[in-house]
Amino acid sequence: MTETTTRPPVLILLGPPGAGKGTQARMLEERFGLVQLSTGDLLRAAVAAGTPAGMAAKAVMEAGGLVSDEIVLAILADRMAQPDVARGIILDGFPRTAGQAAALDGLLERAGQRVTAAISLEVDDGAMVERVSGRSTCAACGEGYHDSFKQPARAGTCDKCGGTEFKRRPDDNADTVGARLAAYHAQTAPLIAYYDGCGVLERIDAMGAIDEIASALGRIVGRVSA
Ligand SMILES: Nc1ncnc2c1ncn2[C@@H]1O[C@H](COP(=O)(O)OP(=O)(O)O)[C@@H](O)[C@H]1O
Repeated sequence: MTETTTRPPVLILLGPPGAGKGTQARMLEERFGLVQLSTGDLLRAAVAAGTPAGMAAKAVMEAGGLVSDEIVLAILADRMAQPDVARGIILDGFPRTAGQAAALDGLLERAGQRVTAAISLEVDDGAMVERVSGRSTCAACGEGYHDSFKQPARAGTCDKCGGTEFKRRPDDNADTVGARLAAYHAQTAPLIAYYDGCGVLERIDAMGAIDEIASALGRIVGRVSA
């Protein structure tokens, strides 16, 4: 008899700022019961809580640079030590450097796991500047981005909680987006070739409608976690 052990999937979403990683990760979380781990969210929480890591990260984030691997890895390792990650994870915004990718491989290997799939959300840089400069989150529930980039003049309500006030991330402005895109191309885009070499890369066109991208992603996740 062959013993089959199903391992919880470890999925990575790769893509520049504004590619929709957060939106799609939240949708996958709901649909597949996975846990979204966003280093951006973890860092923003550390900044808001005023922890030493948050205080060190704040200025770098506001300038659109990358926070040091040391800080990011410490924050991520803490989060990965929590029991809910046993359901399987979607990493959103991590890894972003070759050092982080190597550290993740080591962390997973010690837990008897490996990356199940790294999914590259492929988009145009020009559209990203527009999207990111126009997006905002609900001030009441803080949930996600309410696609305000699709309707920038909308004074509407939050589709999750009905809130009517929206706030913008301090790093979502045209000046900083350029720096974030440059950091992405210099340090993160090379990971696409790295995961291709590992045999786990999947690419999807992420310029279309949110639901179409979610369906394409859902098909990949269903296949790789079967
Ligand atoms: N893995 C990471 N390594 C280094 N810095 C990170 C990492 N994740 C997030 N950050 C910091 O947080 C900022 C916001 O990241 P994130 O929320 O993923 O947004 P986006 O993908 O839209 O840029 C980044 O510009 C960077 O300063």
